[in-house]
Amino acid sequence: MGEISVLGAGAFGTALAISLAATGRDVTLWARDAEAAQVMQANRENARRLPGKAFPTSLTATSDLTKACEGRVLLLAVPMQQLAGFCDTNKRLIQHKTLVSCCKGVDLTSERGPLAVLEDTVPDADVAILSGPSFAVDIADGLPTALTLAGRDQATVDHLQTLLTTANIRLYSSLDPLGVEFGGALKNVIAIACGLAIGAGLGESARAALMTRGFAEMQRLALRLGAERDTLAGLSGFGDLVLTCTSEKSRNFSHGLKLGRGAKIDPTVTVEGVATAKAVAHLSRSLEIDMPITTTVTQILNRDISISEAAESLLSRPLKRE
Ligand SMILES: NC(=O)C1=CN([C@@H]2O[C@H](COP(=O)(O)OP(=O)(O)OC[C@H]3O[C@@H](n4cnc5c(N)ncnc54)[C@H](O)[C@@H]3O)[C@@H](O)[C@H]2O)C=CC1
Ligand SMILES: O=C(CO)COP(=O)(O)O
Repeated sequence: MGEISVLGAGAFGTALAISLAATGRDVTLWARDAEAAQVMQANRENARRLPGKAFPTSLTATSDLTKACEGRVLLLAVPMQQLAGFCDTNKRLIQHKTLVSCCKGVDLTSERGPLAVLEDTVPDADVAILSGPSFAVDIADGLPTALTLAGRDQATVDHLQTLLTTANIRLYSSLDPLGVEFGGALKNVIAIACGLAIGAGLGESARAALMTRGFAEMQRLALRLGAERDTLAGLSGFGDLVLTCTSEKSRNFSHGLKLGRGAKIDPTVTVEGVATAKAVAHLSRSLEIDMPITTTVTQILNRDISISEAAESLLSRPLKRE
């Protein structure tokens, strides 16, 4: 087993493992399902989540978590709402390791981001977060991407920045993990809002307004929680907001788009913004922070209001300075 393992063989975990292994290093990709791991290892492909993207020879897929956790650096690529439970269940195996969260979301139970969840559940680990604009399929195709690697400890961040940079993933470092985790989480909710607007035929001008005013409310919450303004303006905030709100490759944007068009939703698709909207709407209420777009998305997802009622309500808010 090599130094790096990716835990969670979904689209993103698989793409990261492919890019890292393409550098020639041994990389382990752990899937919880034994049969899925065997088939991936034999066919050299994750046909379910990332079809047609061949595994480099130095990538090993396994369902043996003990073996996968022999690596010193573990990238956690499970859905956000599974992260706390996964870490808690497997604490013994992952403690004292360097854990890098690859999740984008806010935990519904604790209303905390992925780095805080790791710190709470595995206090003996070194922790960091990887976030920024990148579709799994782009990474797996070897297309250029730039992401942010953030942590609290300079030495850990420096080490991971070098270790996890690949031929097509350029990493910038940050010592503001809170800004990075909240940028990555909050943009998903705004992407749902943009999908809803486009799907319901409200137009591209409405999308630009939602992105800009959405960015304002992302900053309002993140800065109040202690994030730095520059981080929100960086890859993991503004950068990912732009990508996710403008591409049908985004599951969050597409989720909104489908709802806006009245189309059928596939419940098996990971759409992080749904639970995050709920968590953030609650958090913003308790902190008395005005987040009208996030709150409206939650109301639409709960079917409390229609999209036209939502548009009407956002447009008729009291006029204010930008
Ligand atoms: N797909 C993408 O382009 C990107 C995804 N991300 C983030 O990566 C995280 C994971 O997303 P994807 O890989 O895209 O999702 P996915 O839906 O493709 O895969 C999730 C994987 O996690 C596994 N899983 C679920 N619960 C688990 C548990 N309790 N224990 C172990 N494995 C479990 C599933 O079996 C599945 O293989 C999300 O937070 C997402 O926001 C970040 C950047 C890009
Ligand atoms: O985070 C992403 C791109 O940076 C992926 O977005 P989705 O989860 O909406 O597909």
